[in-house]
Amino acid sequence: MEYISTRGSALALDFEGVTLAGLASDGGLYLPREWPQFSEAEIADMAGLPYAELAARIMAPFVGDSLSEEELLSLCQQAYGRFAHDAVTPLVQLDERQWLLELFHGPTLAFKDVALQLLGLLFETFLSRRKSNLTIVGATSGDTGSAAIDAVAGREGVDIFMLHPNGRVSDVQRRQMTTVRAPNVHNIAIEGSFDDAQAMVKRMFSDESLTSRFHIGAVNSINWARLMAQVVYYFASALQLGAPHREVAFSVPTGNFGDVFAGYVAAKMGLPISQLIVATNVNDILHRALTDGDYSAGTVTPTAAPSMDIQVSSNFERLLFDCGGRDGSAMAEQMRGFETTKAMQLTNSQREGAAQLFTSARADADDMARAIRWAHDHSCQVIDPHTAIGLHAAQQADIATSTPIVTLATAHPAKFRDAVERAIGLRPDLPTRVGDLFAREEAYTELPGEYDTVRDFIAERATPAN
Ligand SMILES: Cc1ncc(COP(=O)(O)O)c(C=O)c1O
Ligand SMILES: N[C@@H](CCOP(=O)(O)O)C(=O)O
Repeated sequence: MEYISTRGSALALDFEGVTLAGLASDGGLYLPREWPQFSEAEIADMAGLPYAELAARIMAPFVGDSLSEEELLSLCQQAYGRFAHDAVTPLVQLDERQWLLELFHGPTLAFKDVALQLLGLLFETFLSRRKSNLTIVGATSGDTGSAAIDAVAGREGVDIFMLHPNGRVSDVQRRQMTTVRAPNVHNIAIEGSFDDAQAMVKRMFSDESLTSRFHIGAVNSINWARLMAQVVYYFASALQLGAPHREVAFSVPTGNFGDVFAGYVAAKMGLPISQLIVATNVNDILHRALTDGDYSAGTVTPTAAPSMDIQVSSNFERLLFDCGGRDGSAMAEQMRGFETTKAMQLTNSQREGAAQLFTSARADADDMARAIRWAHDHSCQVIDPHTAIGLHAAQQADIATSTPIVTLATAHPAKFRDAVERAIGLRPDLPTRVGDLFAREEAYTELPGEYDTVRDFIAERATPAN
């Protein structure tokens, strides 16, 4: 399998290459040159497989020759062996047609664990082959940070520098990052928003003062391997609901457009998905883009669903590239314009292509609280604010009544205890697997939102490539 950049001028790479590269050298994002496809019979044959086996089967075409079948299966078994539920991503029924796909049974209680537990192992495997060190730079609005840190803390050959927006993540989220004491883990709280942190991280991939000394790597969903692993739970849940013989719709709480893009990939591979509902909070750039083609980033408004407080959604570029005819130079020009003005208009082919599968909805604070209450009162489920935004969108959707709608439950409610308590008067307990989170000492460095300061901080502490 060969991977190409959305901006057309970076070298094509194999799976090992894209996993270690993160972002393409031309600033674009890597995608498979073509989508692997499963026939209806092949999909039917996957029903009932244990999660790790299903994962290995779905990911094999993307991995190509970079790992043997046995190596891939063994990594999947190790990664998913750490989940607290045998099904890894269990489905829960809410009513006749609404379902929740619980993605928070990993070590750090959010969907990020599903991909990052595997990515940590992939890094270890590929780096030991190359005898090289990797300097991971990441940006988090709360969940990627802890999942990535858990996946690489203490691992040989990897340093991780994780930027979070100071004061804009929940206490549980911050502590899950800052109480991990390992010499290769560096937490940085920057002044500004997640978007500011993400822009700095992307800039580091083309900063020669860093790239000439360090091998810079990514754990955000700009890294293709993240999305690949997220494709699997779309298959796992749809198979349980009757796929490939029945269509399924998904409602996805969305920020960086990674999780919902993984659904798009599943559809491209042959999974019968009738609709992907992009659910946003009031930071609604994606809802506006999908509704009237206006992709313009305003300032970020802090909300009770902080992980979705994002106005520049990296993976949207992957969709626009794929729907717009895969023209790398046109994409590069469109993105250059957006990077300068923070606004762009989708082309007709991008709009029409996206409209074939995507719809969208926006939830404000009242909508979110109402959905938390509905799930609790109607189905005895305690859901987190991000999941609630997805559920609100699912309840608004215009979809045939015979089609089940699966809302991705992206985080454990205990990560956002204050918001849940405000909605239903009940404070969810942290599961025992996160241990004595509030008794542990925190360590992090506060830095201004200035690129040079953050870059120099990293350069002084990172380990050179070899
Ligand atoms: C709990 C939660 N829900 C939803 C999202 C949005 O997912 P994505 O950025 O892949 O669109 C995030 C952040 O990524 C998250 O942490
Ligand atoms: N919501 C994320 C933001 C980063 O998204 P990613 O999926 O690109 O890593 C977070 O919680 O950190």
